[in-house]
Amino acid sequence: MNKSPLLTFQQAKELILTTGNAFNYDQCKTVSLMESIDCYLAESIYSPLSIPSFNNSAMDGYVIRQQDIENFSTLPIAGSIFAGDNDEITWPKGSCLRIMTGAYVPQDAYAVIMQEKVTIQNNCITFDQQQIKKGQNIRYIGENINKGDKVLTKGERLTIGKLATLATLGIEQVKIYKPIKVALFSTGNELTSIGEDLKSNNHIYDSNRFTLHLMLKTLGCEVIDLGIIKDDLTLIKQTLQKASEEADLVITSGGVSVGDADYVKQALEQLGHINFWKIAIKPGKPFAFGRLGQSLFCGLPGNPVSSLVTFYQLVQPLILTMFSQKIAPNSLTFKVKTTSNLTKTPGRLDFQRGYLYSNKNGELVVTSTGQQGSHITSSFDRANCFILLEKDRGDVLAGEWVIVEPFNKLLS
Ligand SMILES: Nc1nc2c(c(=O)[nH]1)N[C@H]1C(S)=C(S)[C@@H](COP(=O)(O)OP(=O)(O)OC[C@H]3O[C@@H](n4cnc5c(N)ncnc54)[C@H](O)[C@@H]3O)O[C@H]1N2
Ligand code: MOO
Repeated sequence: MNKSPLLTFQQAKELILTTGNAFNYDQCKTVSLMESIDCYLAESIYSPLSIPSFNNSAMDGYVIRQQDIENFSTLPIAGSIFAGDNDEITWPKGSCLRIMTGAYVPQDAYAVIMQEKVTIQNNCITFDQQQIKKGQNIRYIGENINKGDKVLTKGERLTIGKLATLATLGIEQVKIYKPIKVALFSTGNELTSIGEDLKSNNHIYDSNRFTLHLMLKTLGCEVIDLGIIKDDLTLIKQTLQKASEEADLVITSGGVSVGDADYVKQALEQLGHINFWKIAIKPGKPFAFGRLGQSLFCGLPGNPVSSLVTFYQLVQPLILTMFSQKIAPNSLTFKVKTTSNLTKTPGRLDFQRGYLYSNKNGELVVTSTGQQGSHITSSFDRANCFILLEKDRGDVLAGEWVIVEPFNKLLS
């Protein structure tokens, strides 16, 4: 019997992050900003401009000088400045200027008074001197971003918010990573591809390959789908060999446990190198991580929930670090009370599926999505978070505190 020790989840994740960080993926291309949504930046971006690039007005109103408001509470309007105006306007002492939102603010301006705060009579404004503060309603140069500031870091995924900043800077093209190539196949004599008739009463649909393919695409990978491979050591080795020649990362589903037809670990041992094989987590105890030539390798367990959870918790951070993203070792979690009893056997860290919501008192609470077996895929249907139950913990009663990790956009 194999007695290899189980790694803790943190140990496994740290090893994965270190390996991903060291991968040095360098396949890049330059694309327009419009095409770059959801891609990973292949270079850090430093601002070519200060934003705002000139002092400008935040309001439609009147721009005034300090000495004028110390002496008068009524000022004549000497002219107007519109957004986009370039010419330095003549601004006599003892007057104000009408100014529009976004228009440049003259050098010696003290503040802009919004138009709702003044009364106008005979082309003069009257205002309350006490209410005016230095710099009020003026947006100063560099208040948002200074020229030369690092605005985005290599590896960041380009979201609409980040692209909005780049557009503000007038940047039209960015260098991004080309998709990482991931070869994917399922192992199992019992599997039929979705869309085909089940080959026998004892066959099941290869749902894992579909789910894994979809998650890989969502993470921005190019998927080389190698289909279903029978439980045969030679066939599995041949396919692994081919996969590692074509891909940066090879992912398999099934056949990583200790059954007589579980050949994936054996094949990896013969062709490459195993970093670790078993983790003290539930679901997902058998999870093989290693190398196949120049490619990295993840052997996911066949049970559908185990495959999905290990992809989310371990393969996802691996891929992000391969794209140079900086990943914190700890996920975003917080503590809430559970409204349901949770069954838990000490020995492994559980990633149960839960539904996080605000109760009628406005407190965040979590409830279980029901049965938590590794084959109960419906436990994901209503879930919006993982409930993390510590390794040595036993059963949990309703009302106790538990740690939750809300799903990121891969699962929500
Ligand atoms: N004696 C032991 N048996 C098992 C152990 C153990 O420690 N000792 N671990 C169990 C755990 S935990 C898991 S998880 C599974 C993982 O096993 P494998 O990775 O070898 O997966 P298979 O045996 O191939 O399949 C498990 C299960 O999942 C179904 N399956 C497989 N592939 C797919 C697919 N592509 N789509 C949908 N469903 C799939 C398969 O039919 C099995 O029912 O091992 C336990 N056993
Ligand atoms: O690790 Mo298995 O995934 O417990 O079913």
